[in-house]
Amino acid sequence: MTIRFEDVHLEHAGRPVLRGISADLTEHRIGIIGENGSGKSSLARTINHLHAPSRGRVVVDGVVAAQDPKGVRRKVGFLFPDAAAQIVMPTVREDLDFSLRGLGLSRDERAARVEASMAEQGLSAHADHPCHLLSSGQQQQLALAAVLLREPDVVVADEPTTLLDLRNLRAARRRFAELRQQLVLVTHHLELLEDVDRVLLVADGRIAADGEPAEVVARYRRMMA
Ligand SMILES: Nc1ncnc2c1ncn2[C@@H]1O[C@H](COP(=O)(O)OP(=O)(O)OP(=O)(O)O)[C@@H](O)[C@H]1O
Repeated sequence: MTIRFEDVHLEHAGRPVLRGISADLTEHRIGIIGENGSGKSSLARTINHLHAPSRGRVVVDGVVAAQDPKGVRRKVGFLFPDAAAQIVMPTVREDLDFSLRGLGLSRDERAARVEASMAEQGLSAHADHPCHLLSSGQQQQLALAAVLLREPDVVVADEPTTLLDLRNLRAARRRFAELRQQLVLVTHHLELLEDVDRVLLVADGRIAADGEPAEVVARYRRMMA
């Protein structure tokens, strides 16, 4: 799977936020780092066209995001920083079922997939629990399960571990490391980058460094010193 940024520019409220990003992401796991406000989330959100570039384009596996946002969103699952904001139904089972709507599956087929997903993600014991009573770690697990149920080729995760304690951070790290999907991970948790193949450092809307995780992280540390 190739995620291609072709000279991507983006403005928020008339202010440039991305200033010409070009890169081909082909590795299994890619990290995106950079200081607050540098444009990481904005860049991640162009991948499934949550933000429309003002210039340039994003192409995912040959599909131009601006021309076929639905097609791109079938390929790309997106995890937001606050998992709770991504949960739309009252209970775990209902929320997972909801994520399968619109795919043309029968009720029985949906139920079977939801049961399998809950078993796989260790959520079965919480099937009928109100989602808002789940811990942040469980909500993050649920949000990921909902995304994976739609069988995307790519998972874009925007600071998915921000709210997690150390134990849940480790569990999330394991889940991300085991993903068969291509992963684009925006994070301030630098230890998560030990598991990735390539890191992009974003600074002021541009790619300031791109390459081996250890080298790019060292550059970032120097930049922030
Ligand atoms: N919807 C919006 N409207 C106006 N400005 C925005 C909007 N979203 C983001 N921005 C601005 O764009 C810039 C880049 O924001 P972005 O969220 O992409 O940065 P980030 O690198 O992900 O930051 P952080 O590490 O704090 O999450 C910031 O200056 C931010 O204030």
